[in-house]
Amino acid sequence: MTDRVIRIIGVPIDLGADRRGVDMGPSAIRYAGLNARLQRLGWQVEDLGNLNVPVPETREIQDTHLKYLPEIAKVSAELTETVAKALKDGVVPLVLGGDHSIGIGSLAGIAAAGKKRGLIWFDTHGDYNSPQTTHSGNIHGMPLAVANGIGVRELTEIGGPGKKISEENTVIIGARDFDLDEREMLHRSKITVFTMSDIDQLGMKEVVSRGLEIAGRGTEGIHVSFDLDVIDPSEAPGVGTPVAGGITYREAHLAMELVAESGLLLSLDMAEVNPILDTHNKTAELAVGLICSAFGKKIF
Ligand SMILES: NC(=[NH2+])NCCC[C@H](N)C(=O)O
Ligand SMILES: [Mn+2]
Ligand SMILES: [Mn+2]
Repeated sequence: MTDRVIRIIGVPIDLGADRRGVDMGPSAIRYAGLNARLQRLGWQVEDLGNLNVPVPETREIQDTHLKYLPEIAKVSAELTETVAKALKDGVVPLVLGGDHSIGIGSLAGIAAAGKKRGLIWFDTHGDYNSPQTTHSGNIHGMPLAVANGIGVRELTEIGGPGKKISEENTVIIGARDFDLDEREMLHRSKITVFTMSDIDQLGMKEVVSRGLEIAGRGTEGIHVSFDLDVIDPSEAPGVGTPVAGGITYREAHLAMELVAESGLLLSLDMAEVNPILDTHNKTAELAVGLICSAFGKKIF
């Protein structure tokens, strides 16, 4: 595995969320020892540093249904190019958020590189809102919908027209909090949703195995987009939108270990770490642990 390269792309953005602070996520994750720990696993690490992201203090909200749209569109376009280039260079992009609007650029970049890959979206939320269904106007509640062609063209056409995901190969795991119309739209889509209730009933192993089968079917591999708020707030307090009843520490690791074992993982996002709300960088540490599990770390 020594010849394999992970390219780290930091996206210090919090324009997509109401709570400030996730812009410090990339720092907190690096501070938790990301690069050295990946190297110890035998990976070569290329850290590109962070993309340039404006801070909200220098901007004004123009549309309350799509807060900071021009700024997020610009960052997403840059991320799209950066991810597409990484894939063309044959390295593995690891995108550090930042709020989950980073999913827009990651998925557009994958599509722009001409890759047909499945997607597993670990999240409490569906992130499947449109400007019409959103209650918050926060774009981090929309990236999966955008990738599926729903929303304004400023976002859906980043990296080219058309859908950036194949619905049949898209799976959400760990969901427990939808907005009403968002839930309706997801029901009407061909996206597979495994809720917390499914995890309770089937167990994480079965859910992830089924998820990998669905996401991997007929594709070159999968992208995993991991929102730390999928984990129970007792283990991951440093997230912007915590919701009770999440997956456990071990369930999260098991999921990543199964992803690694499948050999399907081609790119990864780690989103929504909020150091301001964290205790002693616990959530960022967990994020690094999960990244390592996803990239092959075994207990024994
Ligand atoms: N990536 C996230 N944490 N998204 C939270 C979204 C919450 C809510 N559904 C909204 O649209 O605002
Ligand atoms: Mn999310
Ligand atoms: Mn979430």
